[in-house]
Amino acid sequence: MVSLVPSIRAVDLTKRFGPNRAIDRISFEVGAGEVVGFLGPNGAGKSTTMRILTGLLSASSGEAWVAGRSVAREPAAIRHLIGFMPENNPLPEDMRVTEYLRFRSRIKGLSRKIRKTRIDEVLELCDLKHGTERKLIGNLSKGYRQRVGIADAILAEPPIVILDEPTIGLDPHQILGFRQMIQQLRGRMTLVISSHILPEIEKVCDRSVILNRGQVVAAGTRSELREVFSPGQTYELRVEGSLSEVEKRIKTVDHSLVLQDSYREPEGNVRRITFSSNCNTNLVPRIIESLQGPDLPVIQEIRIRRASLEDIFLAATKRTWKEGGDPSAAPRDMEEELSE
Ligand SMILES: Nc1ncnc2c1ncn2[C@@H]1O[C@H](COP(=O)(O)OP(=O)(O)OP(=O)(O)O)[C@@H](O)[C@H]1O
Repeated sequence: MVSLVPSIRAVDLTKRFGPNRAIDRISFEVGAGEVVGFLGPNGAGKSTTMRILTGLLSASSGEAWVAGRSVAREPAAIRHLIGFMPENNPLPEDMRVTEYLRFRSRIKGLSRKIRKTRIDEVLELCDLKHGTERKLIGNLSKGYRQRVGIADAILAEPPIVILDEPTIGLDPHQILGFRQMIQQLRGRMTLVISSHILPEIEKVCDRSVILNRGQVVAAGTRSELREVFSPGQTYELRVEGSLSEVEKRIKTVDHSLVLQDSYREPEGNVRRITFSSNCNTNLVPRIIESLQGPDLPVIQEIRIRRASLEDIFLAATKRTWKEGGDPSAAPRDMEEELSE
């Protein structure tokens, strides 16, 4: 049965470090069983929020509840409800994988009776069997170390698991493995995952919460976020012929169609052209019709491109910097990206 109590509820959480606010009155909820992406540029406040939720850091004001229990008032209960993998999770290099998990299971208070079964289960789930379980952690690749960190986080079968940057430094094969592992965990627990690798979050998460400069700037499913941050449609065409002619004909379809991008493919005489429109109607048939006739550019391909989580992320974070009116506070790398 799905619990009606949210797994996580944060209301007006604020954390001050001296005069600076790492997070400023942030509020959000994560429903039971959801897989939620926690996103934001560097310094947005993701780790600070995660550390408050897990009881490692106290909030300056505001309150958080985990499965209905107050994080500030019931810290002991929270420890049993949440499994946490921090960013740059430090692991003992000189311990073997199983040895480490045995040690962690004792600290987490798992009874002697279930320890072995549970360790076997997490080794299986995190693909740490077939010899890896006997290796020294110091000899494991980054991807396998991340798996050990996740195995530790889920070891005591907590109903909620928070993973801070679990895909950082992983190669594409390891990222694929991570995605498969999350699919295995789906349905067994609530998962909150922070990451900079937005296509990954897009593939594994039901919803996203986007933070920027310590505030929640967006929260919802991809289609909900798309409605707010990327309304209308984007059309991608592959066309043989003159760009100005394509633009001229397309303008007759709908005045809101605006040229976004155009480049010639390296081989052949085909140009890729992107138009956006704030009109929600599907204009594909009319665009095709407008380019029918002798001596007109020939459409090789046309498709509607849905805004990706990355498009939404950029729109959501860019918007707040504009509204905030203090671009100097934006992290340098994002500032450069956005000024392009
Ligand atoms: N212990 C601390 N003392 C002082 N300032 C801190 C401390 N921890 C975090 N901050 C500041 O709070 C802000 C938010 O940091 P936080 O690590 O939560 O962001 P983040 O979104 O997790 O960033 P990243 O993606 O780079 O890990 C930053 O400006 C950071 O410098």
